[in-house]
Amino acid sequence: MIEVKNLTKGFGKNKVLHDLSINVRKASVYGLLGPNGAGKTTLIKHLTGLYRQDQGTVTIDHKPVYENPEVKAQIVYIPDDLYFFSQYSIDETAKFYAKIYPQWNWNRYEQLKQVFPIDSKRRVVKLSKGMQKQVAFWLGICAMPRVMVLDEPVDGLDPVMRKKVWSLVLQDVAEREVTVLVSSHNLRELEDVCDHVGILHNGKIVVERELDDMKSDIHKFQIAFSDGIPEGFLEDTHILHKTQTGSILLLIARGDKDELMQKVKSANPVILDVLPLTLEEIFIYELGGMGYDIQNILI
Ligand SMILES: Nc1ncnc2c1ncn2[C@@H]1O[C@H](COP(=O)(O)OP(=O)(O)OP(=O)(O)O)[C@@H](O)[C@H]1O
Repeated sequence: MIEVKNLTKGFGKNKVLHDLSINVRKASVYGLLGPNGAGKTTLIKHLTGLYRQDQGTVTIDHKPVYENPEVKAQIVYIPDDLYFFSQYSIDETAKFYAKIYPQWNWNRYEQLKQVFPIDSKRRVVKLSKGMQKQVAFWLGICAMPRVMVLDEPVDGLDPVMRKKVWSLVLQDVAEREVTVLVSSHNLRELEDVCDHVGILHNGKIVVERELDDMKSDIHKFQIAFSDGIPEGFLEDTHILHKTQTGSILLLIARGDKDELMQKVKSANPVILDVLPLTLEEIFIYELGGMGYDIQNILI
């Protein structure tokens, strides 16, 4: 659906994206994570046709995005820094959207007044930051896009509104097969909504994973033995992290959970617990293993 191949982009001498490739499947949610200055917004501006790449290709359904009004009319982009016409009310902005987006849906616009409790006669720029964000989603969802590109989408929204907005977006993913790319610093937020996550660092994707795969492939165990750790314990296992506090051994290992359990059990531990792993922990251990300075990548 969204395909970026070998994308390279620089501003003057500053190379921002280096030979970057990602593939976002139709009707899925792809989370783009990365520290400040990694290149997330620059990548997003290629996906929405605002920037022309120096090298590589950026396509949606195999059609180039740049200078392609037909493709752009299927994309809704909700940037971090919203822009609205200064004199327009919400209703007037909606009329403007209706002209740009061929699939605009007025019924939906009326229905969503139940979700977004803002007087549609008010001028958008006079609303609070969070209310403007609500308006961006309200209008964006009524545009009936095939692709949504969201930059720090729920920044400024209160927790109740965050849930409402995500539920509307995910409903469109499920029912209308909308494809979503969302950029965020917040891994916790992405964990609940994404199918895939890619980490961008210094203009490169350093890790890209399907979340279900990641969770089924890495496991955390708390183990204790009555007479210390046996010689050669889990020698042939891919251990990502190991700490010992007193007699308790905390292990994070990669592999099939049942096989790992079998191996641990065969050493006769007196304590064996499987502990839940957050996505943040998984990324930290994965990236740590790849030699990246984690603290600078994840927030
Ligand atoms: N129009 C521009 N002209 C020159 N340099 C730019 C331009 N846009 C971005 N850059 C540079 O590209 C790099 C990546 O910026 P970008 O905004 O893509 O990062 P980001 O990952 O979105 O960061 P943040 O999380 O802070 O929003 C930065 O070094 C930035 O200074």
